[in-house]
Amino acid sequence: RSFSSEKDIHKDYAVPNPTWSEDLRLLYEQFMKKCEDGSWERLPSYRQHPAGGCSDFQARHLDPSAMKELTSRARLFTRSFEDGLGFEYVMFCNDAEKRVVCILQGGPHLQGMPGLFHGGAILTIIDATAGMCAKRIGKVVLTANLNVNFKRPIPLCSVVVLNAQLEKAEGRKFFVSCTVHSGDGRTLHTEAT
Ligand SMILES: CCCCCCCC/C=C\CCCCCCCC(=O)SCCNC(=O)CCNC(=O)[C@H](O)C(C)(C)COP(=O)(O)OP(=O)(O)OC[C@H]1O[C@@H](n2cnc3c(N)ncnc32)[C@H](O)[C@@H]1OP(=O)(O)O
Repeated sequence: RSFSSEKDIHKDYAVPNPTWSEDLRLLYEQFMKKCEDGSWERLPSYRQHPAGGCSDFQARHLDPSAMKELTSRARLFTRSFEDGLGFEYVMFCNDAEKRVVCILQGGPHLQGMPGLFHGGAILTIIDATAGMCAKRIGKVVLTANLNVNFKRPIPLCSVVVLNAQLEKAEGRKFFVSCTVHSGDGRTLHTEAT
């Protein structure tokens, strides 16, 4: 099966699939409930950026001849795994509170130390969540600086909740904090700015 078929390009991956654990499903349902009054919104997620989404940006940073070939093969890092093996996640935003929440189940191909989530994979999803929080306000955003404290290891295949919060905006700079808690909220695994 061709991976980049039309169907895959338009598919929204931020919905339950059979690889989801009961814990992830329950969290998803909780947040979908919060979406009912319009205060929260589920953010759809695709493997490729919609065409033209950041064409100005690409034009500035990519060689035009390489661009077409590159962008047709390009895939969002966090959506480049088979179902259940990598990042299974959904983001929700609350624009009034300038917050983005990400519910995540980290699959077996994200292993670092045996049985644990890879630190770089944790950073990746923190970057994506905090980046999305900034992007709700800015248009095109890039990460200039990312600080992280790894407080407690994250067991592989467990479910965690990321909370990104815009702390302040200074001209074109956005300062975002982000925490990673266990699904039950009892353990603070990681905190970042
Ligand atoms: C990973 C998964 C992604 C999932 C995505 C989901 C898709 C959904 C779609 C969309 C969601 C968006 C989610 C995006 C999340 C991912 C973002 C990334 O990972 S981006 C890749 C890594 N980052 C770079 O490659 C930037 C490389 N750096 C640069 O390009 C430049 O340094 C840049 C643009 C950041 C700034 O450069 P200048 O030339 O525009 O401006 P100057 O004057 O240097 O800085 C402006 C201000 O910022 C401060 N600044 C610059 N660097 C700083 C730093 N390291 N720390 C603190 N402040 C810094 C400076 O002091 C200055 O402040 P003063 O205006 O004077 O107050």
